[in-house]
Amino acid sequence: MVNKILPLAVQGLHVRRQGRDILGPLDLTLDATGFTMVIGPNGAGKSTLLKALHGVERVSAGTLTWSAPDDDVHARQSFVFQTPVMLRRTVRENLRYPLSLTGVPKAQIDDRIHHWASLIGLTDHLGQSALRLSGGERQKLSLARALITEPELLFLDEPCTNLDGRATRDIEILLLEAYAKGTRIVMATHDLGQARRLATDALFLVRGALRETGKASTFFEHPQTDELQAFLKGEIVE
Ligand SMILES: Nc1ncnc2c1ncn2[C@@H]1O[C@H](COP(=O)(O)OP(=O)(O)OP(=O)(O)O)[C@@H](O)[C@H]1O
Repeated sequence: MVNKILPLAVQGLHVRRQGRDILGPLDLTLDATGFTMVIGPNGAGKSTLLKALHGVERVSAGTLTWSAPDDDVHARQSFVFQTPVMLRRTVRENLRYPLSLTGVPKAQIDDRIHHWASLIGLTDHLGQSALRLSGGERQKLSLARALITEPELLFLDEPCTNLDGRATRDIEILLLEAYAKGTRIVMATHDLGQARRLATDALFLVRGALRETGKASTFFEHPQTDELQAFLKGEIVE
């Protein structure tokens, strides 16, 4: 896949709520390729950063300069939330919905639905209400809905928080496959093991500030700041 909406240059991104600085001001660049993990303590601003980049968080200041026109930018990225939001319809209709929004040719729709249902092990559940799925199945469906349109960029906000080891592993496999096919991934996690397993590079946020960034090997093995060293050791950083 050739990514066209990236790189993204972020300058002076700042989110204030109720007189409090929640995020930034910060600068960063999202390169065209990579699997970026966003880590940091509770309330550091990880979700806010992802949502601001995705364009669903009101920002107080700053500019996001994408490499393509706005319409393409919105159509070419997806977001997976911590708690999956399902349509009150069948698994099939949940998979069909994003395809209907992005103008995928009708002839391809059924093939794509079956392909993704098979990848997430839900072929036998296509006619079943999505609301009857288990937590792990819902999150896999949520991920399939995000990937079925073949986005260039995928954001995920703690997608495995409520899942057991098996469902987490299934999700990680799907993510690594998407990454291998060229999808750019930016994901927040609380799970340092997961961050180490998946990251090509990482961002460390504390109190809304970007404290450290780098390639995974340096970031995890040779952290530069005292705060990241402490955080990686499992110490409490606030
Ligand atoms: N709409 C809002 N109004 C006021 N404060 C908010 C709002 N949204 C988020 N916050 C605060 O902003 C800070 C950053 O929140 P955010 O959810 O981005 O952090 P996080 O790093 O994702 O946290 P967690 O790891 O707990 O999910 C928190 O202190 C949160 O309480």
